[in-house]
Amino acid sequence: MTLFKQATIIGLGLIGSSVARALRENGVCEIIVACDASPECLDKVAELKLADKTEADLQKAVDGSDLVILATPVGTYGDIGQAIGQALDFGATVTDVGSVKGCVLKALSGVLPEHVHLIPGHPVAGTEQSGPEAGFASLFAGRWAILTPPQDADPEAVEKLKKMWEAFGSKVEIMTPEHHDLVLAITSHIPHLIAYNIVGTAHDLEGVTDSEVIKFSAGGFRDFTRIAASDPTMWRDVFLNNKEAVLEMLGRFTEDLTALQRAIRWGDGDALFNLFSHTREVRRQIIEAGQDEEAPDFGRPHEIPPEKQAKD
Ligand SMILES: NC(=O)C1=CN([C@@H]2O[C@H](COP(=O)(O)OP(=O)(O)OC[C@H]3O[C@@H](n4cnc5c(N)ncnc54)[C@H](O)[C@@H]3O)[C@@H](O)[C@H]2O)C=CC1
Ligand SMILES: O=C(O)C(=O)Cc1ccc(O)cc1
Repeated sequence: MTLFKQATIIGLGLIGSSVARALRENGVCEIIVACDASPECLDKVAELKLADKTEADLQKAVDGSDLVILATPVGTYGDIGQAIGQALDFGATVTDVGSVKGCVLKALSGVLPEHVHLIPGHPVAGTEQSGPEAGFASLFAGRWAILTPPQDADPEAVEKLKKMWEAFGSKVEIMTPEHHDLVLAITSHIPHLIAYNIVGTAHDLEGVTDSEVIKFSAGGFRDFTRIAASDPTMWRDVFLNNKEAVLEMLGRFTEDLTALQRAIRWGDGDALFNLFSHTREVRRQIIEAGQDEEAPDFGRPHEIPPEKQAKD
């Protein structure tokens, strides 16, 4: 289904390269232009034939495109917006895939011309890997893509973008950026923070060596190490740009952790048992909804190709 004539992707890492593959596999646009700050990345994109054209210059890259997709860490948006603003085609749609949404309008609405349609987006799908070789076309299949259009957004432009994500196999939900950032703070950002923290704590322990941590890693810690291997630049930008929601949720989390600490100290087995029973039920509901990648009985929303899976 051809929805766009020419799509420019800025940032051809895990997500940008997956978008390039999905655009081509689903015939969503006629021409794909790839732009990245890293020459090595653009060489790899050319070698893998992920785009029809690679272009290092941001202004040249967006020239003639009716769709521009930012797939770089969210902290780069202001500079990229400044650079491309005057070069954008009349009526082009500018979107992104960033994990935070409130910051997008703040960074871009002042620097993009009035005539473009700015419709932020976020595919809630990914892995801990980075770079153009890590991407795959089916990454978004069966996953949610969230759009956070401004109130005065052109409904036709929103609909076209929705159709693009649906062509990739995603389910689309529309919400405000504020709501997105609150929900994603607890479901994605804080889990990553906890993973970074626990792996960091284990590394810093006195009297327990790194090799013992590696040797005796049981399932739980091992899972945390996968998440804590996620891209440092991307996640630094997530926390710097979703500060309020993350701090708000972290406050709640800390209170609940203190309650657990108290239950352990005072031997309150009922409190522990009740919480653990409730959380087991949450897990059951996630599996029942077909949202779990590791639940073969319930079918996986998307298959991560074996060569793209974490090696452990
Ligand atoms: N990794 C994940 O699982 C997910 C990431 N996201 C979002 O997608 C975006 C990209 O993340 P990944 O693909 O994982 O990162 P990545 O690290 O794999 O790729 C980012 C690419 O952007 C390029 N880049 C960085 N600064 C640039 C600039 N100023 N101009 C041009 N290119 C630049 C880098 O050279 C790199 O090729 C981030 O905003 C992230 O929040 C969204 C969903 C999932
Ligand atoms: O690898 C994982 O477990 C992830 O959670 C991937 C991910 C990272 C960031 C997002 O905004 C969405 C998905």
